[in-house]
Amino acid sequence: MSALSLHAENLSLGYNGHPVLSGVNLEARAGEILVIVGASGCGKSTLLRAFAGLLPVTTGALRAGGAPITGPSRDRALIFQDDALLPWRNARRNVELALALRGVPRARRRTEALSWLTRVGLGEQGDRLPRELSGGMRQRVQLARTLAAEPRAILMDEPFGALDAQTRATMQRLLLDVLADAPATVVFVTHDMEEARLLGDRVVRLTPSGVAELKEEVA
Ligand SMILES: Nc1ncnc2c1ncn2[C@@H]1O[C@H](COP(=O)(O)OP(=O)(O)OP(=O)(O)O)[C@@H](O)[C@H]1O
Repeated sequence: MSALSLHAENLSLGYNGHPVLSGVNLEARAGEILVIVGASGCGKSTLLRAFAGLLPVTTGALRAGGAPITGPSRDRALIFQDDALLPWRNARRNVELALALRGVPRARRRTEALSWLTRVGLGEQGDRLPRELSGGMRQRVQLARTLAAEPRAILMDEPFGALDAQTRATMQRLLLDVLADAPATVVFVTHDMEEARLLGDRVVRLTPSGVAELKEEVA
């Protein structure tokens, strides 16, 4: 599956009549890592949720691969700070679910899930339930599950925020390695300029009314 471009055109969004974004234009080109930085509360998570198809668009348009976004899709995965693992499934079976949805035959799922968990440093923790894992471990399971699903676009909302520096560096490297094999478009929100510089093909700063390119500034 090829990477999916993402487009926001003159997008305005808000909650209960309170505007958050107004008239935002933004494009993530197919296969690039677009990093979004911006002040707390400026609407970064809101924009990602909109790309994920979780917020109704009232003004403007959102497109994925040129087609209007009308709701969630397996093509567009969202990873946010609070993990969304199924609490009654252990780590391995959470990853297996993504493989099942991708159509991987049952006989191969267990081994493949364990190999993903090993890549995020949790090869020994496959039998643990989410509540038996630390916050950072749950984030890594979530990353494994998302990458295993091979989405065409990945929306990442400070996915490595709760990790220690070394684990964070390992996960950044893993993300780049996986994308080299299975290209996807990534929209990555972070407050960490070092992370932005490392991961971003482009870095933009979001404000309520638009985006400014930053790559030159941070290079
Ligand atoms: N579900 C919601 N209902 C009402 N208001 C919300 C909701 N979610 C976010 N907001 C408001 O929308 C604005 C943008 O929030 P958002 O989470 O998108 O910002 P952000 O840029 O991701 O911030 P941060 O960097 O702190 O995570 C904030 O003023 C926030 O209070």
